[in-house]
Amino acid sequence: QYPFHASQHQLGDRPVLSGEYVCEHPPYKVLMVSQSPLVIYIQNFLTTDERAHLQRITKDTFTRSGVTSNNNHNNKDKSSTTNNHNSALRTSQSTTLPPSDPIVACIETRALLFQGYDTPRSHLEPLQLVKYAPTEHYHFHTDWFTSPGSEGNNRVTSFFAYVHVANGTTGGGTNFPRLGEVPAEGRWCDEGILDCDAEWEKGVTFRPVEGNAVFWVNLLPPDGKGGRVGDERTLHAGLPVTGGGKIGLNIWTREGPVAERTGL
Ligand SMILES: O=C(O)CCC(=O)C(=O)O
Ligand SMILES: [Fe+2]
Repeated sequence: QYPFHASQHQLGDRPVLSGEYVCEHPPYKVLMVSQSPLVIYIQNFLTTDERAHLQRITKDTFTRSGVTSNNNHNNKDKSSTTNNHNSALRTSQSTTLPPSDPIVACIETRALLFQGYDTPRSHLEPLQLVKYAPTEHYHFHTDWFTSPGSEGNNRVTSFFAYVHVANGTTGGGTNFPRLGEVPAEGRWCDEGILDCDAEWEKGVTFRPVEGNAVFWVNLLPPDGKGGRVGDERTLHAGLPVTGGGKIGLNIWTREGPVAERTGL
């Protein structure tokens, strides 16, 4: 019933007084897809109430998605997430979630804990929702930058969670063309996690399933010489939605503090 128990539940005709929202993490299930690059599939990462809440607080706030200028050497950390090139590469609509919202903060905490105890909240970019109508897509890209604005400020990890998938949606999978075959792939297909239709045979395609998420590590392990470089094998795309619609959630963790959050 959480997180809306306060308003929904009545004790007799007396409203429940303790209206405080309590951040609880659902018992999600993890399945390893690939060890290298590390890719993990997470079932029930977002609860039904959380998904409804995210949609409610972002209603009418979506604007045309931006694309990071990946190869711009002057690309300051700040601009890398805030510049909004309109691009045929990414035809969706996006919006940023307020970190001050307690439910958003709870999802952030979950994403931080998933990665161990050493990732500070300041390394998270503000969470982003992305919405696709039919024909909309995000062409093949990596989430890491070829020239991050400052050393140590690349995107180490990504979560892409499915917040809403309209009934009868077709297309809209998340495709990783360079991932090898998943062991026991047939079972993943049967369980509705992977789309194994011939059309998207290349690599691995996750079907959009509400509440579930894909997590991966964007950067190669440290080489002892300082900076970490991007892993080309994490190339991926949001395939065109061909019917229905999808809303996804990006959670990006940087190597260092994020300007938008720290005001630096
Ligand atoms: O829509 C998808 O399935 C993937 C979106 C994505 O990769 C992104 O927003 O960076
Ligand atoms: Fe991406």
